[in-house]
Formats: sequence, C-alpha cells, structure tokens
Amino acid sequence: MLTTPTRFVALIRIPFRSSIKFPISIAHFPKGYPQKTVIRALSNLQTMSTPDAAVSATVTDAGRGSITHVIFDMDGLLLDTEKFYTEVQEKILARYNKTFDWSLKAKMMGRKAIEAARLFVDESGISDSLSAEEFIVERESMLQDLFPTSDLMPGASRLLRHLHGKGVPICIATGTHTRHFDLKTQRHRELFSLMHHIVRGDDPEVKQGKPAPDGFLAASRRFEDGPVDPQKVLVFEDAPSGVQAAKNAGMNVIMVPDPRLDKSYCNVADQVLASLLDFKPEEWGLPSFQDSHN
Ligand SMILES: O=P(O)(O)OC[C@@H](O)CO
Ligand SMILES: [Mg+2]
Repeated sequence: MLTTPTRFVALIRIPFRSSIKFPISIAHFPKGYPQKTVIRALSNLQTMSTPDAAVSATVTDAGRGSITHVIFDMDGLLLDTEKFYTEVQEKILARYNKTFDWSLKAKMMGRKAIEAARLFVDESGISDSLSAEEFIVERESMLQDLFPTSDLMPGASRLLRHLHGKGVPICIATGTHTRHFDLKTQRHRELFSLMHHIVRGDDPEVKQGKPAPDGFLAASRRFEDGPVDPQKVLVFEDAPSGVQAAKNAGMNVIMVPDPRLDKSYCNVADQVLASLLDFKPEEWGLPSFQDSHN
C-alpha cells in the first residue's frame, strides 16, 4: 500500500468492502482553504472505487486548482518496457555472478542512458571489466529485438484517448532516445499520434536527464499556449527520478510505480496509484470518464 507524505494531504484510509468503517482522518489542510474545497476533495475521495483492499488515497493541496495540460512519461508508465531493461541487465550481471536488484533499478529508471549505465557498472562493481559505453552497446544489441514487442501498460490507451477526446492537451517527455523511441512505439503509432508533441532524451533542449526538470520544462513550452503554468500541469511517472524531475519543474505528479519498487521511493509524488485505471480525472479538475473500469 503506497502512501505519500502529509504536506497538505488528506490521508484517507477507506477500507473497501470491509466490515470495519474507519473514520476519515484528515492530516491537515492549509489554513484558508474554503470549507467547500475540503469537503469537495473528501467527497470526491469517498466516491473513489478501488476494489477489495483498503487504499491510502491522497489528494494533495485540495485547492491546487484545475489541471489544464498533461505530460506523460513513457517507459514503465505508458509502455511495459522497464521489464526489458531488467531482463537484459540481469543477463549481463549473471556473467559476473552478480544479481540485479531493485535498489539499483530504482536509481537507474528514467535517467539518460549514459547516466544509468554509469550507475549500473559502478554500483555493480564491474566497471573494471565493462565500461558504461561498452554496457550500453551490449545492452542495445540485446534490446533491439525486445523493444518492437512493447505492450501498453493497463489503462494507458483508455486514458490517452479519453483526455484527447475531451480536448485536453497531452504530450510525452521521455528519457528514451529517438532511435529507441521509434522501436518501442512502432506497434502503437496511431495512439501516440494523439500526443501534441514528444520530447525525447536526445532533444537539444534536454541538457540534463531526469531528475533534472529539463524534459518537462521543454514539454511545457511546446504546447500551443506554452509555456504552461506548472501548477496547471499534471505529470504521470513511474520512476523516482521522473517524479523528482516533475517536482523540480514545479508541476503536479502522479506516480504509478512498479509494485516491486520499495514504497520508500514513493513519498515525493502528489498521488500514488497502483494503475492508470485507478486515476480519477475529476479529482484534478479534468473531465471524468463515462465508463467505470471496474
Ligand atoms: O523517461 P522514460 O520514458 O521512463 O525512459 C526511461 C528509459 O530511459 C529507461 O529507463
Ligand atoms: Mg518511466
């Protein structure tokens, strides 16, 4: 169960389909929020439907104002590609009788390739045998055949089509370089054509990779009416570095982490969801879904 810190947070524990009814306990709301805002935020939460388990639902800063633009991360968030990196990195480490664990994975996710590679060889203790550059070359050759088979994450198509259909400007800001982007998205060209624009890891305006805000700030500038007030931007991310990059850009961020990621990495995001299917657009001032996925 993932929770996020208490800053302007109503930390709500609502056990679903359980006999015990916990009272809704409010951490605290900043002074001066109109009573109706607090009540609206709580009533929205009470209508959240998440099956079967108690969930710690959080809504930060209920008066944060409505979202007008949405920026999506790609790997691990829209596309189920992080598993390919894990698989290949495990194979490479096995050659050195080492195992690849999630604490190193958590640091690498979302970063530019060379930055992630340096972390990999250094923290695995193999830099004397394999340089970061050699690791990238070897990893790329192994990923070439995997990337074109990339599947969408649950709820990705539904959310992108919903927001696009309602006229909400959406785009992507990814650490992935162009050559890999084309491979990963080749089965999903029509869906990705709904994006207003796409900022990739090798974009000239992205001087530094996540957790630097460069990619999200460049993405914000390229909307029709950009640059957009960061308070009006909602970012979706799967990686700690990406969440931090969004916060560094002054934006709102929802984290949808791999369930194997230690929850200590999930306490920076404004909201944490188990899946895009659990996202409630109306909580953020965006048009609600007509369907209900569950
Ligand atoms: O920024 P995203 O799309 O997650 O790309 C990360 C990718 O470089 C692999 O971790
Ligand atoms: Mg990602």
